[in-house]
Amino acid sequence: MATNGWKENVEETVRNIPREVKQYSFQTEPIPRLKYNDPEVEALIRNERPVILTDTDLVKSAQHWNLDYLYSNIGSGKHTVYSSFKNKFLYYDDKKLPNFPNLVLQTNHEEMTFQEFTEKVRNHKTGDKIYYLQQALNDSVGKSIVVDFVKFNWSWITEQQKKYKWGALTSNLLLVGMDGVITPAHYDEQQNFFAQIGGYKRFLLFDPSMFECLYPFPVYHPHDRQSQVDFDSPDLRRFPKFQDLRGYEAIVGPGDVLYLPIYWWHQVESVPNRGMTFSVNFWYKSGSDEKISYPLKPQQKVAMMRNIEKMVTSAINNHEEVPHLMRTMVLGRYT
Ligand SMILES: O=C(O)C(=O)C[C@H](CCCc1ccccc1)C(=O)O
Ligand SMILES: [Zn+2]
Repeated sequence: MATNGWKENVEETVRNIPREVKQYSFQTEPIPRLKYNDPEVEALIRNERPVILTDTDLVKSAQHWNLDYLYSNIGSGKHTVYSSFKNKFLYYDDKKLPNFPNLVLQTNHEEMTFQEFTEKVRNHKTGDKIYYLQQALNDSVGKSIVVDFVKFNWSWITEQQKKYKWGALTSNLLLVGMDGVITPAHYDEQQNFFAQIGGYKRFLLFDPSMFECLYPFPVYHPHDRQSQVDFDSPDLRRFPKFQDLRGYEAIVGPGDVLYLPIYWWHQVESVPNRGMTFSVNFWYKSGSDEKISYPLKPQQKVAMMRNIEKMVTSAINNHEEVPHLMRTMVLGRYT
């Protein structure tokens, strides 16, 4: 089990890990890693470009979080735990499942106490399901966790929220993953400061303009916002533009905070053989753009395409008719 203190040399480890992680078919460039008060940081965040910030102390009050500490202090409440026989945890929206009764899900989720989760992790043997706890932090947790949470560096992150005119903080997702869990490529519709508390995670990031190379599921699909492409064996007949994909990459370790801009695609891998990972993300609604400027940014085009898909789906009132209507509208006409 990798220790998750701030004591170990994170810089050294994140420099050496790249050799240990899976190589894919696409090229990546490094995500900049800067001290939180580096003069370059403001321009990167203002331009919605990803950056890893060190020394923010954002979640320093949680640096002692590990399985034992949470087992003893998080309380007896239930938490959402995803399980999978493989290492990929493709997220799905429960509310859209009724549209797809035959959809085969790679993962399913169940509610269990942290103690039950810990037992499953501790008794895990090769070939067993692996588990990934993903639970929004709320007031049902034990009071020492509340104390740690209250001691997060709220003055710094609230200063960022104001400086960049972001909307409200919507949630903090506590993520406790077993060795090697992978969250496949997807985008979120919120600004995100992703804080790493314990263990190491590899991030693959892709600019919103890579939408056409990543072929997301339709908006009405349970896997909305997730890429249809299997990065380990891409079907280039169905997804030819995947060959044009280019991305960014970085490893985050204990104490690191990744600014993950809204609409940026990302895949998250708990680095194999380095123990469990503990993270907390900070999701913010984006600010309401004062004025539209032209040409539109890729993010704005993604938002527009989502609105068109939603409007067509609700107007035609049957998601099975949407593909035909879309093809009729585009094929042979907008080519
Ligand atoms: O913080 C983020 O945005 C991440 O993607 C972190 C990711 C888990 C997120 C799970 C998830 C995926 C899609 C929709 C809602 C929740 C990880 O760290 O494995
Ligand atoms: Zn995400």
